[in-house]
Amino acid sequence: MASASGIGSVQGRQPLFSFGVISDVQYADIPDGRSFLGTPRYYRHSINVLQRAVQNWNNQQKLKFVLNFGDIVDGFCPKDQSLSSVKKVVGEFDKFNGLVYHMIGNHCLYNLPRKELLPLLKISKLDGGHAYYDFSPTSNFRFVVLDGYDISVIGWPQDHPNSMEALQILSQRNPNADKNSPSGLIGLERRYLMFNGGVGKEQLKWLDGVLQEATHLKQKVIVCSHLPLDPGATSFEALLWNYDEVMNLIHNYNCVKVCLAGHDHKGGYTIDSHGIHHRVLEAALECPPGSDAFGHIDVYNDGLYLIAIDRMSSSRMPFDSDRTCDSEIGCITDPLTSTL
Ligand SMILES: Nc1ccn([C@@H]2O[C@H](COP(=O)(O)OP(=O)(O)OC[C@H](O)CO)[C@@H](O)[C@H]2O)c(=O)n1
Repeated sequence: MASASGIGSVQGRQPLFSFGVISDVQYADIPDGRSFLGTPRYYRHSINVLQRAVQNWNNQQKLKFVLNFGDIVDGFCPKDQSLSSVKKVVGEFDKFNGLVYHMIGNHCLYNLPRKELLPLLKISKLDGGHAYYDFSPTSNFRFVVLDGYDISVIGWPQDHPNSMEALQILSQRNPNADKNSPSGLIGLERRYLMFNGGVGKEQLKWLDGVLQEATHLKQKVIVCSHLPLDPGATSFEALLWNYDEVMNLIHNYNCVKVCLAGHDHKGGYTIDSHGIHHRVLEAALECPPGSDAFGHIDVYNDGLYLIAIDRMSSSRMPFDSDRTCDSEIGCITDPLTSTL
Protein backbone atom coordinates (compact mmCIF):
# COMPACT_ATOMS: atom_id res chain seq x y z
CA MET A 1 0.00 0.00 0.00
CA ALA A 2 1.37 3.46 -0.82
CA SER A 3 2.03 5.70 2.12
CA ALA A 4 0.05 8.90 2.39
CA SER A 5 2.24 10.04 5.27
CA GLY A 6 5.55 9.07 3.75
CA ILE A 7 6.77 7.19 6.83
CA GLY A 8 6.08 3.98 4.97
CA SER A 9 9.09 4.70 2.84
CA VAL A 10 11.55 5.18 5.69
CA GLN A 11 14.33 3.53 3.73
CA GLY A 12 16.67 6.23 2.54
CA ARG A 13 15.08 8.93 4.70
CA GLN A 14 17.05 10.40 7.56
CA PRO A 15 15.16 10.62 10.84
CA LEU A 16 15.09 14.03 12.53
CA PHE A 17 16.54 12.29 15.57
CA SER A 18 16.47 8.92 17.31
CA PHE A 19 16.27 7.74 20.91
CA GLY A 20 16.64 4.44 22.78
CA VAL A 21 13.87 2.73 24.76
CA ILE A 22 13.77 0.01 27.42
CA SER A 23 11.25 -0.86 30.13
CA ASP A 24 10.86 -2.89 33.32
CA VAL A 25 14.41 -4.09 33.85
CA GLN A 26 13.41 -5.07 37.42
CA TYR A 27 16.90 -6.31 38.26
CA ALA A 28 17.55 -8.14 41.54
CA ASP A 29 20.41 -10.40 42.58
CA ILE A 30 18.03 -13.28 43.30
CA PRO A 31 17.21 -16.56 41.51
CA ASP A 32 14.73 -16.63 38.63
CA GLY A 33 11.09 -16.59 39.69
CA ARG A 34 7.59 -15.96 38.43
CA SER A 35 5.03 -13.15 38.46
CA PHE A 36 1.92 -13.47 40.61
CA LEU A 37 0.19 -15.01 37.58
CA GLY A 38 3.07 -17.41 36.81
CA THR A 39 5.04 -15.70 34.04
CA PRO A 40 8.78 -16.47 34.35
CA ARG A 41 10.95 -13.56 35.53
CA TYR A 42 14.75 -13.51 35.10
CA TYR A 43 15.90 -11.09 37.78
CA ARG A 44 19.67 -11.51 37.33
CA HIS A 45 19.62 -11.71 33.54
CA SER A 46 17.66 -8.47 33.09
CA ILE A 47 20.76 -6.35 33.75
CA ASN A 48 22.47 -8.21 30.88
CA VAL A 49 19.61 -7.12 28.62
CA LEU A 50 20.22 -3.53 29.74
CA GLN A 51 23.97 -3.90 29.15
CA ARG A 52 23.39 -5.18 25.61
CA ALA A 53 20.90 -2.35 25.04
CA VAL A 54 23.44 0.30 26.06
CA GLN A 55 26.08 -1.31 23.86
CA ASN A 56 23.66 -1.36 20.92
CA TRP A 57 22.62 2.28 21.48
CA ASN A 58 26.25 3.42 21.76
CA ASN A 59 27.28 1.46 18.66
CA GLN A 60 24.65 3.28 16.60
CA GLN A 61 26.32 6.61 17.41
CA LYS A 62 23.19 8.50 16.44
CA LEU A 63 20.86 8.32 19.45
CA LYS A 64 20.12 11.66 21.04
CA PHE A 65 18.92 10.23 24.36
CA VAL A 66 17.47 7.17 26.06
CA LEU A 67 14.09 6.78 27.77
CA ASN A 68 13.80 4.29 30.62
CA PHE A 69 10.14 3.49 31.28
CA GLY A 70 10.61 2.57 34.94
CA ASP A 71 10.83 -0.32 37.39
CA ILE A 72 14.61 -0.62 37.34
CA VAL A 73 14.88 -2.85 40.46
CA ASP A 74 12.36 -5.52 41.51
CA GLY A 75 10.38 -5.40 44.73
CA PHE A 76 11.84 -8.80 45.72
CA CYS A 77 15.32 -7.27 45.90
CA PRO A 78 16.50 -7.76 49.52
CA LYS A 79 15.95 -4.38 51.20
CA ASP A 80 19.56 -4.12 52.39
CA GLN A 81 20.54 -4.26 48.69
CA SER A 82 17.96 -1.76 47.39
CA LEU A 83 20.26 1.25 47.32
CA SER A 84 23.23 -0.60 45.85
CA SER A 85 21.00 -2.29 43.23
CA VAL A 86 19.42 0.99 42.13
CA LYS A 87 22.91 2.53 41.89
CA LYS A 88 24.15 -0.50 39.95
CA VAL A 89 21.35 -0.26 37.35
CA VAL A 90 21.66 3.53 37.08
CA GLY A 91 25.41 2.96 36.59
CA GLU A 92 24.67 0.73 33.60
CA PHE A 93 22.36 3.38 32.09
CA ASP A 94 25.10 5.96 32.66
CA LYS A 95 27.38 4.04 30.30
CA PHE A 96 25.17 5.36 27.49
CA ASN A 97 26.99 8.15 25.65
CA GLY A 98 24.20 10.68 26.06
CA LEU A 99 21.33 11.77 28.26
CA VAL A 100 19.11 9.19 29.99
CA TYR A 101 15.58 10.19 31.06
CA HIS A 102 14.14 7.96 33.78
CA MET A 103 10.57 7.30 34.88
CA ILE A 104 9.61 5.89 38.24
CA GLY A 105 7.60 2.68 38.58
CA ASN A 106 5.98 0.80 41.45
CA HIS A 107 8.99 -1.52 41.85
CA CYS A 108 11.38 1.42 42.15
CA LEU A 109 9.18 2.74 44.95
CA TYR A 110 9.04 -0.64 46.76
CA ASN A 111 12.81 -0.27 47.09
CA LEU A 112 13.36 3.39 47.91
CA PRO A 113 11.16 6.29 48.97
CA ARG A 114 10.81 9.15 46.49
CA LYS A 115 13.14 11.46 48.32
CA GLU A 116 15.99 8.95 47.95
CA LEU A 117 15.04 7.61 44.53
CA LEU A 118 14.52 10.83 42.54
CA PRO A 119 18.02 12.29 43.05
CA LEU A 120 19.55 8.94 42.00
CA LEU A 121 17.46 9.04 38.82
CA LYS A 122 18.30 12.72 38.36
CA ILE A 123 14.64 13.69 38.32
CA SER A 124 14.84 15.51 41.58
CA LYS A 125 13.01 18.82 41.61
CA LEU A 126 12.68 21.23 44.49
CA ASP A 127 8.89 21.12 44.31
CA GLY A 128 7.80 18.46 46.74
CA GLY A 129 9.14 15.29 45.16
CA HIS A 130 7.14 15.18 41.94
CA ALA A 131 8.53 13.05 39.12
CA TYR A 132 6.85 14.65 36.10
CA TYR A 133 8.77 16.78 33.65
CA ASP A 134 9.09 17.68 29.99
CA PHE A 135 11.90 18.34 27.57
CA SER A 136 12.34 19.37 23.95
CA PRO A 137 15.12 17.59 22.06
CA THR A 138 14.36 19.75 19.01
CA SER A 139 12.26 22.87 18.57
CA ASN A 140 9.39 20.96 16.92
CA PHE A 141 9.09 18.03 19.36
CA ARG A 142 8.30 17.86 23.06
CA PHE A 143 8.40 14.88 25.38
CA VAL A 144 6.14 14.87 28.41
CA VAL A 145 6.99 12.42 31.20
CA LEU A 146 4.07 11.73 33.52
CA ASP A 147 4.28 10.65 37.16
CA GLY A 148 1.68 7.87 37.44
CA TYR A 149 2.46 7.37 41.14
CA ASP A 150 1.67 10.97 42.00
CA ILE A 151 -1.47 9.75 43.79
CA SER A 152 -0.24 6.49 45.27
CA VAL A 153 0.14 4.60 48.51
CA ILE A 154 3.69 3.67 47.46
CA GLY A 155 6.64 6.02 47.80
CA TRP A 156 5.18 8.92 49.79
CA PRO A 157 5.29 9.06 53.60
CA GLN A 158 2.09 7.44 54.96
CA ASP A 159 0.69 10.78 56.18
CA HIS A 160 1.40 12.61 52.88
CA PRO A 161 -1.82 14.06 51.35
CA ASN A 162 -1.19 12.18 48.08
CA SER A 163 -0.84 8.90 49.95
CA MET A 164 -4.03 9.59 51.91
CA GLU A 165 -5.93 10.50 48.72
CA ALA A 166 -4.74 7.23 47.15
CA LEU A 167 -5.84 5.23 50.17
CA GLN A 168 -9.29 6.78 49.94
CA ILE A 169 -9.57 5.93 46.22
CA LEU A 170 -8.48 2.34 46.86
CA SER A 171 -10.87 1.87 49.77
CA GLN A 172 -13.77 3.20 47.66
CA ARG A 173 -12.96 1.22 44.51
CA ASN A 174 -11.40 -2.02 45.73
CA PRO A 175 -13.20 -3.92 48.52
CA ASN A 176 -10.50 -6.63 48.79
CA ALA A 177 -8.40 -6.85 51.96
CA ASP A 178 -5.37 -7.24 49.64
CA LYS A 179 -5.49 -4.04 47.60
CA ASN A 180 -3.20 -5.62 44.98
CA SER A 181 -5.92 -8.14 44.20
CA PRO A 182 -8.43 -7.39 41.41
CA SER A 183 -10.64 -10.26 42.60
CA GLY A 184 -14.33 -9.42 42.06
CA LEU A 185 -13.58 -6.15 40.21
CA ILE A 186 -15.31 -5.97 36.82
CA GLY A 187 -13.81 -4.69 33.54
CA LEU A 188 -12.02 -1.35 33.77
CA GLU A 189 -12.55 -1.26 37.56
CA ARG A 190 -9.76 -3.85 37.75
CA ARG A 191 -7.22 -1.01 37.52
CA TYR A 192 -7.86 0.05 41.12
CA LEU A 193 -4.89 -1.84 42.54
CA MET A 194 -2.20 -0.78 44.96
CA PHE A 195 0.55 -1.34 42.37
CA ASN A 196 -1.02 1.37 40.18
CA GLY A 197 -1.61 5.05 40.85
CA GLY A 198 -3.01 8.28 39.47
CA VAL A 199 -2.12 11.72 38.16
CA GLY A 200 -3.06 14.41 40.68
CA LYS A 201 -4.78 17.76 40.13
CA GLU A 202 -1.58 19.83 40.16
CA GLN A 203 0.03 17.54 37.59
CA LEU A 204 -3.08 17.74 35.38
CA LYS A 205 -2.89 21.53 35.53
CA TRP A 206 0.80 21.39 34.64
CA LEU A 207 0.06 19.02 31.73
CA ASP A 208 -2.64 21.36 30.45
CA GLY A 209 -0.13 24.24 30.48
CA VAL A 210 2.52 22.19 28.68
CA LEU A 211 0.07 21.13 25.96
CA GLN A 212 -1.15 24.72 25.53
CA GLU A 213 2.43 25.90 25.10
CA ALA A 214 3.30 23.02 22.74
CA THR A 215 0.25 23.88 20.62
CA HIS A 216 1.32 27.53 20.50
CA LEU A 217 4.85 26.49 19.47
CA LYS A 218 3.47 24.01 16.89
CA GLN A 219 5.31 21.17 18.62
CA LYS A 220 4.40 17.50 18.30
CA VAL A 221 4.16 15.85 21.70
CA ILE A 222 5.09 12.33 22.81
CA VAL A 223 3.61 11.46 26.22
CA CYS A 224 5.61 8.94 28.27
CA SER A 225 4.41 7.18 31.39
CA HIS A 226 5.22 4.00 33.31
CA LEU A 227 1.49 3.27 33.48
CA PRO A 228 -0.42 2.79 30.20
CA LEU A 229 -3.10 5.32 29.23
CA ASP A 230 -5.43 3.34 26.97
CA PRO A 231 -7.32 0.11 27.76
CA GLY A 232 -6.83 -1.05 24.17
CA ALA A 233 -3.07 -1.32 24.66
CA THR A 234 -2.90 -3.07 28.03
CA SER A 235 -4.62 -5.39 30.42
CA PHE A 236 -7.06 -3.41 32.57
CA GLU A 237 -5.05 -4.33 35.69
CA ALA A 238 -2.13 -2.20 34.49
CA LEU A 239 -3.98 1.05 33.62
CA LEU A 240 -3.41 4.42 35.26
CA TRP A 241 -6.31 4.97 37.69
CA ASN A 242 -7.44 8.21 36.01
CA TYR A 243 -6.30 7.37 32.48
CA ASP A 244 -9.67 8.68 31.23
CA GLU A 245 -9.20 12.09 32.86
CA VAL A 246 -5.67 12.37 31.45
CA MET A 247 -6.78 11.30 27.95
CA ASN A 248 -9.78 13.66 27.98
CA LEU A 249 -7.36 16.49 28.65
CA ILE A 250 -4.95 15.29 25.95
CA HIS A 251 -7.83 14.98 23.47
CA ASN A 252 -8.57 18.71 23.90
CA TYR A 253 -5.41 19.30 21.89
CA ASN A 254 -4.11 18.00 18.58
CA CYS A 255 -0.43 18.12 19.48
CA VAL A 256 -0.09 14.70 21.19
CA LYS A 257 0.75 12.05 18.60
CA VAL A 258 2.00 9.06 20.57
CA CYS A 259 1.75 7.76 24.15
CA LEU A 260 4.49 5.34 25.24
CA ALA A 261 4.38 3.25 28.42
CA GLY A 262 5.71 0.21 30.28
CA HIS A 263 4.37 -1.76 33.28
CA ASP A 264 2.30 -4.35 31.37
CA HIS A 265 5.18 -6.70 30.60
CA LYS A 266 3.71 -8.47 27.58
CA GLY A 267 3.50 -5.17 25.67
CA GLY A 268 0.62 -3.80 23.62
CA TYR A 269 -0.55 -1.39 20.97
CA THR A 270 -3.65 0.48 19.92
CA ILE A 271 -4.62 3.65 18.13
CA ASP A 272 -7.34 5.63 19.89
CA SER A 273 -10.42 7.45 18.58
CA HIS A 274 -8.34 10.63 18.12
CA GLY A 275 -5.61 8.91 16.09
CA ILE A 276 -3.11 8.82 18.99
CA HIS A 277 -0.87 5.76 19.00
CA HIS A 278 -0.48 3.95 22.34
CA ARG A 279 2.51 1.61 22.51
CA VAL A 280 3.27 -0.36 25.69
CA LEU A 281 6.83 -1.72 25.65
CA GLU A 282 7.72 -5.33 26.39
CA ALA A 283 9.69 -5.92 29.61
CA ALA A 284 13.42 -6.66 29.80
CA LEU A 285 12.71 -8.74 32.93
CA GLU A 286 10.86 -11.43 31.02
CA CYS A 287 13.66 -12.19 28.55
CA PRO A 288 15.01 -15.72 29.08
CA PRO A 289 18.84 -15.80 29.21
CA GLY A 290 20.33 -14.77 25.88
CA SER A 291 17.22 -13.00 24.64
CA ASP A 292 16.55 -9.25 24.57
CA ALA A 293 13.83 -6.60 24.64
CA PHE A 294 14.87 -3.05 23.82
CA GLY A 295 14.89 -0.78 20.84
CA HIS A 296 15.27 2.67 19.43
CA ILE A 297 12.77 5.03 17.88
CA ASP A 298 13.44 7.02 14.73
CA VAL A 299 11.52 10.29 14.74
CA TYR A 300 10.23 11.75 11.49
CA ASN A 301 8.04 14.79 10.92
CA ASP A 302 5.22 12.44 10.00
CA GLY A 303 5.63 9.58 12.44
CA LEU A 304 7.67 7.43 14.78
CA TYR A 305 9.27 4.14 13.84
CA LEU A 306 10.19 1.80 16.70
CA ILE A 307 12.96 -0.53 15.60
CA ALA A 308 13.01 -3.22 18.24
CA ILE A 309 15.18 -6.20 19.11
CA ASP A 310 14.07 -9.78 19.70
CA ARG A 311 11.17 -9.94 22.21
CA MET A 312 10.20 -6.30 21.67
CA SER A 313 8.05 -5.82 18.57
CA SER A 314 8.79 -3.12 16.02
CA SER A 315 6.04 -0.59 15.25
CA ARG A 316 5.41 2.15 12.75
CA MET A 317 3.32 4.97 14.14
CA PRO A 318 2.41 7.47 11.40
CA PHE A 319 0.86 10.72 12.65
CA ASP A 320 -2.73 11.60 11.80
CA SER A 321 -3.22 8.25 10.16
CA ASP A 322 -6.72 6.93 9.71
CA ARG A 323 -5.42 3.37 9.86
CA THR A 324 -6.78 1.43 12.80
CA CYS A 325 -3.63 -0.54 13.53
CA ASP A 326 0.00 -0.10 12.70
CA SER A 327 2.09 -2.41 14.82
CA GLU A 328 3.29 -5.97 14.63
CA ILE A 329 0.97 -6.48 17.57
CA GLY A 330 -2.51 -7.08 16.22
CA CYS A 331 -1.51 -6.26 12.66
CA ILE A 332 -2.57 -8.34 9.71
CA THR A 333 0.48 -7.36 7.71
CA ASP A 334 4.06 -7.16 8.88
CA PRO A 335 4.82 -3.44 9.07
CA LEU A 336 8.52 -4.07 8.65
CA THR A 337 8.16 -5.69 5.29
CA SER A 338 5.11 -3.81 3.97
CA THR A 339 4.80 -0.15 3.12
CA LEU A 340 2.07 1.81 4.87
N1 LIG B 1 -3.26 -10.25 40.90
C1 LIG B 1 -2.20 -9.81 41.60
C2 LIG B 1 -1.10 -9.29 40.93
C3 LIG B 1 -0.03 -8.86 41.67
N2 LIG B 1 -0.03 -8.95 43.01
C4 LIG B 1 1.11 -8.47 43.78
O1 LIG B 1 1.31 -7.10 43.50
C5 LIG B 1 2.69 -6.79 43.52
C6 LIG B 1 3.09 -6.20 42.20
O2 LIG B 1 2.83 -7.14 41.17
P1 LIG B 1 3.83 -7.35 39.98
O3 LIG B 1 3.27 -8.32 39.00
O4 LIG B 1 5.19 -7.66 40.53
O5 LIG B 1 3.83 -5.90 39.34
P2 LIG B 1 4.58 -5.43 38.05
O6 LIG B 1 4.67 -3.95 38.14
O7 LIG B 1 5.85 -6.17 37.85
O8 LIG B 1 3.65 -5.84 36.84
C7 LIG B 1 2.54 -5.12 36.53
C8 LIG B 1 1.38 -5.98 36.32
O9 LIG B 1 1.75 -7.22 35.77
C9 LIG B 1 0.41 -5.27 35.42
O10 LIG B 1 -0.45 -6.15 34.75
C10 LIG B 1 3.42 -8.09 43.80
O11 LIG B 1 3.71 -8.15 45.18
C11 LIG B 1 2.41 -9.14 43.42
O12 LIG B 1 2.60 -10.35 44.08
C12 LIG B 1 -1.14 -9.47 43.66
O13 LIG B 1 -1.13 -9.56 44.88
N3 LIG B 1 -2.21 -9.89 42.95
